[in-house]
Amino acid sequence: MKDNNGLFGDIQLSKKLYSAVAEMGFEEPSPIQSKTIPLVLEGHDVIGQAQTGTGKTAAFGIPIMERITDSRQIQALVLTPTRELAIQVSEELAKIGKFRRIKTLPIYGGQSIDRQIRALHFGVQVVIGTPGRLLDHIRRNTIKLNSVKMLVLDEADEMLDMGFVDDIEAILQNIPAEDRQTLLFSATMPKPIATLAAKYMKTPKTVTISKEQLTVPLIDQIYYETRDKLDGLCRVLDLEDADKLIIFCRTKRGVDDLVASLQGRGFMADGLHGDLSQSQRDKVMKKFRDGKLEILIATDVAARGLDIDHVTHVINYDIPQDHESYVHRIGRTGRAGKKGIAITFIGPREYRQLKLIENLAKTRIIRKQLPSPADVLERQRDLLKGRINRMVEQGGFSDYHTIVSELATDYDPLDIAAAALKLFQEGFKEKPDSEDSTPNFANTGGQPGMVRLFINAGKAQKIRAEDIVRTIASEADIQGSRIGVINIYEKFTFVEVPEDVAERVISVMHKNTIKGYKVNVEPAKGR
Ligand SMILES: Nc1ncnc2c1ncn2[C@@H]1O[C@H](COP(=O)(O)OP(=O)(O)OP(=O)(O)O)[C@@H](O)[C@H]1O
Repeated sequence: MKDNNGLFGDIQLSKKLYSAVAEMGFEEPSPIQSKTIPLVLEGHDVIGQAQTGTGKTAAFGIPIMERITDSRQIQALVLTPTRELAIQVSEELAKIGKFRRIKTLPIYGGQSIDRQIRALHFGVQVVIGTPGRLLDHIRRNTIKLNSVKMLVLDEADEMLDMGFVDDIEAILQNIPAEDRQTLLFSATMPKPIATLAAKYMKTPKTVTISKEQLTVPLIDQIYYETRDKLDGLCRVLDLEDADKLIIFCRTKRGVDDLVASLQGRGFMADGLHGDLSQSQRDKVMKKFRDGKLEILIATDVAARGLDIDHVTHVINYDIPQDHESYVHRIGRTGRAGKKGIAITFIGPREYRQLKLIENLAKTRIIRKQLPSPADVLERQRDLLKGRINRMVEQGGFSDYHTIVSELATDYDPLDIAAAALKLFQEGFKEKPDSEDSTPNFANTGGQPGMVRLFINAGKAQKIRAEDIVRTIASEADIQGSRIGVINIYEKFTFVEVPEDVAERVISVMHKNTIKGYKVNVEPAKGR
């Protein structure tokens, strides 16, 4: 950010606000901020619409923190549809108001109300809350809203939807209307909502950043049509080079089932939905934000507003109910100018619904073919090559030179490298020397077009791993003559089958939630 006494783009900020946004790494205001912050600072009511991840929180947060006085009364109230969003917005506003020492407080269900009462008693200037718990405090008379001058409806179209509108009106009755400044923000603003909003506002200024397209252009949007979504999802997860992924299901039960299926396949996944206790929700969100969880599986409770770093993929395991939900769900990736990938799975009868979403969201969703086992194999090899490239660039493996140079007196370095790679891939385990540790294939000649399925049955015993393979082989209708079951290590079992058969084996395996196994595909080798 240029050091020129408080200018944030063309917006003149106080020194303290300027220092705060500089500390947050904001160089220039985003389009929605450039257009709405001056209007809010002048005292106008504003309806702001801009794509997901483009800084709407700071668009209202900066002017709020600029206009709040030091008196310890609640002067601004921000309403959000979910608890996680209340917490997140409270933290972002606290950063913006840091040098002004403004006190913000999230108020939401599931957290001890006594703790909130104590904090309110201590004195805060900005409250960010979900309507239900706020109404609890109003009924108990443990919150005073008579000094509120600024009211924000974040995710406004959701807040004014029939589920919330009565609660919103009940809250509004406790805020003096004459000098109340009302701000509405969302990435989607259906016409009926904008009309309804006018009822609560005084000649609002409307700022729309994204008329032509509701979704972020930096998000690659694709879809797969399949009858077996779990099989398709597992292949995509095996193939994609993701950092963090959010997978959306339509129901809480769907979330729980998918969590079990993916955990059973060794993926680091966990679920988030409204039936979880608040402490469970907080724990899952913390693990996901801290990078200790790779896959968050959620209902639409996580669709709006959540701003989590490094979410590279959003996957609609169930197609969203409407285009607004689609826009918000995929908006969890591709934020603040970063790229993202949005994948939607549809069944044969959901094609028309997808096309409707595409038209209403004014976007394009490209059809793609699901990856085949050979694609998965190819991808795994590319990822392995990528990891080796990075390792060679980084260096730091000189300790291993001795081993290689000793081996190089007897073997070709190429063979040494290939053998080391194979051990790495197979999760090398110390094992007693056997006269011939290279596997000899029973019943297979390593014919071309064959692939090897490594079934890592986790902690299962050798016999268990073979059981798995034989069960699956019979379920996948593989005749004995075409399958080689060799035990390379205690926990690895090896199946060499024709490529087309591999496809059946993999889909059968993905259907069985056999605890803790993972399947890898390798090209077959001759004798
Ligand atoms: N001017 C800015 N420069 C750089 N980063 C910014 C700027 N304003 C906001 N950000 C960052 O961009 C990210 C997205 O901001 P925010 O969550 O407010 O988006 P949003 O428009 O509210 O998204 P959604 O519609 O999903 O709620 C946040 O990490 C925020 O800190």
